[in-house]
Amino acid sequence: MCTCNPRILSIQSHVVHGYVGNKSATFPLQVLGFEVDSINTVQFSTHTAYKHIKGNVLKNEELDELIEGLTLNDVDHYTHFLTGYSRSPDSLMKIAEIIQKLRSKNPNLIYVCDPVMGDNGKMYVPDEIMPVYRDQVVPLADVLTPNQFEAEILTGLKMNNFEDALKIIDALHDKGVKTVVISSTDLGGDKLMVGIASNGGSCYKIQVPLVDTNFTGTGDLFAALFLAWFHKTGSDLKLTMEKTMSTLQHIVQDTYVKARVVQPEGKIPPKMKELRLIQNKGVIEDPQITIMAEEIKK
Ligand SMILES: Nc1ncnc2c1ncn2[C@@H]1O[C@H](COP(=O)(O)OP(=O)(O)O)[C@@H](O)[C@H]1O
Ligand SMILES: Cc1ncc(COP(=O)(O)O)c(CN)c1O
Repeated sequence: MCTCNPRILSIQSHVVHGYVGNKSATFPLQVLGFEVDSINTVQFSTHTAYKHIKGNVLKNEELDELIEGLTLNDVDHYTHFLTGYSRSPDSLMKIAEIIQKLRSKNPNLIYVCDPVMGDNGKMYVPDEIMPVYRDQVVPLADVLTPNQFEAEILTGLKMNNFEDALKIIDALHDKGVKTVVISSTDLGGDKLMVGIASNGGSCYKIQVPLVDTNFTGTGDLFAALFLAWFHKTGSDLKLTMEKTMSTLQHIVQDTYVKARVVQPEGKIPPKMKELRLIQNKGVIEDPQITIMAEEIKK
């Protein structure tokens, strides 16, 4: 039996200070009306762009134990499963097992996989993670939200233009993914960030002005918002991209402007650009669409 209200199991990182992983996803999902059960793959003091990273990684036996507790109490009925930052191939294989288990309880479970591995040509998890995503986890995903770098390494293809992007998207559909969403690409040059989403039938691109700094936690926020709006709009891909991107733009711009008040010039340190989620609760709840998605004709 499946619960009627949306209920998510989210397996991602936890940071004591700041907003990545579950810290970036849970609050927006709750604000949008979702019950969120969260398992933390790591507990770090901060995300990994800070100078000092302290904390620990959840062991496989501990993950098993938590899932066992949910099963024994018969509270492992979910409408959605969301995964992000995982550090070890073993834990990722466990995630593949968990999906099958959850699907045996709810065959209609929607699995949203953010294959967090790296960005801008650099891995920030061990290299051995990639083949496990490619061969075992991605084929189980209903929705996949890689960035450009992650989409490239999962398919072994390079994205130099929109034609390449469509080939990469098709290669990911061929692995069994119903909805492929590339959260960010550099196809818009140095002024625009471009997101692309495809459900196999229609494909949309959405372009947003590039804010002149790197944010962390935005990919996790993107996956959570996409999940929420895809559910709320009855899988309307265009509207989901517009709601997701409009929310993100508001939050990154507000975060940037506030950081620049404190530091008008030069590189902004990580602690000054933690995403301003709580301050933008109203925007998360009811985002005004400021950016439109355009259909890409194949
Ligand atoms: N520098 C930026 N300027 C404008 N938007 C950004 C910027 N960084 C992130 N975003 C927003 O966050 C979303 C997720 O992008 P990104 O953080 O690059 O994903 P990932 O973490 O998966 O690499 C983008 O679609 C965009 O809306
Ligand atoms: C602990 C942790 N969790 C998650 C992420 C992913 O962040 P993003 O949403 O920017 O991809 C990072 C980024 N390095 C991280 O350090």
